[in-house]
Amino acid sequence: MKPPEVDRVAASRAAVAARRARASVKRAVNERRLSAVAVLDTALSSTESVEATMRVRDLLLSIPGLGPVRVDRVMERLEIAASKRLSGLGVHQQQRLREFLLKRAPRVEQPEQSRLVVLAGPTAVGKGTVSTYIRENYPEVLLSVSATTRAPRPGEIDGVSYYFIDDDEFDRMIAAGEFLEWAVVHNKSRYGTPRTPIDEALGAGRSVLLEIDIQGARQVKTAMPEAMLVFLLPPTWEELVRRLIGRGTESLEEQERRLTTARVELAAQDEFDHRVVNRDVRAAAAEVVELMQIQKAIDLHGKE
Ligand SMILES: Nc1nc2c(ncn2[C@@H]2O[C@H](COP(=O)(O)OP(=O)(O)O)[C@@H](O)[C@H]2O)c(=O)[nH]1
Ligand SMILES: Nc1ncnc2c1ncn2[C@@H]1O[C@H](COP(=O)(O)OP(=O)(O)O)[C@@H](O)[C@H]1O
Repeated sequence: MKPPEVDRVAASRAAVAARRARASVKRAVNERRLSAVAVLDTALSSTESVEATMRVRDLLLSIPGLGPVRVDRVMERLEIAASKRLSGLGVHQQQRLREFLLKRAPRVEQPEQSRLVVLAGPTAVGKGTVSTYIRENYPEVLLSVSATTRAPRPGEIDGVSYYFIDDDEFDRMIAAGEFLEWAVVHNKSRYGTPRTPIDEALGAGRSVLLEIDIQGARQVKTAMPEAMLVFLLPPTWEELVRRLIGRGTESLEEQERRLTTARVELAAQDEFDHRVVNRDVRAAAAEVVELMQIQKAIDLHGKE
């Protein structure tokens, strides 16, 4: 029998391969939708063109994944008659059709080239410890520094652990669109991921690790579907409670509040792409980095 780690790595590889296949299908659909927009533009700019005589229905049917039933429903929603040709569309119909084609098209990017990894999990599971280990031992990975309205704990350094800011500054950053995501965590303080350092690092081909809560992980997945979500698990519930109490940084009331959130968060683990059990910090960190490297190897292969 194979040891469980081998199975886990094989399962991770299979999951990455499946994601890559899905990304490739998505790209094909994306290309088809964008070329449908090009057909629409040609039809509208020249009534003499072949495109002008094309029916809207046929244009929509040319998009993979849109069968006759869905096309009819879409056309009803866009308020376009079944027999309508592209050249006969009114201004608002053109606008609605264009919006439909563009909005439904995933962004033009190569999902498998991104190396944005989100590490989430319940309080005190060891997210901070594992991320710090990665920052110190794998300098090629950028660990994003979040902004928060919570007060610093003893030993935390502004600009390294977090950017400790007040509510007014947090409001300003939201209004200026400076966060990739933000959330109120443990019903108390606000935490947010500054967008610019991440864009810059990804642009330069570096891997980026976000250590954020589950609400934030969901927001990142929506904004950047190519992000890989990793859920860090405690070996047992009792060990999680022991780590929280052992850390000794929260009052009893705060510990209770965090454990209540932790139960809800553990229930969300299936939404994640991978799960890593934090028995040993070094091994857990290596497993997260291994997941990035599997991703990286596939990226390189994909580029050939
Ligand atoms: N959404 C979001 N969550 C964050 C961010 N930064 C930290 N968090 C999460 O906020 C929670 C509270 O963090 P912290 O106050 O350091 O205490 P912890 O629960 O003991 O780790 C943790 O679940 C972090 O993962 C962020 O930028 N965005
Ligand atoms: N693998 C591990 N084994 C034992 N203790 C751990 C492990 N990982 C983290 N801890 C301890 O658990 C406590 C919570 O870890 P921390 O990184 O602060 O969690 P989180 O950031 O998830 O809230 C800390 O006291 C830390 O030293």
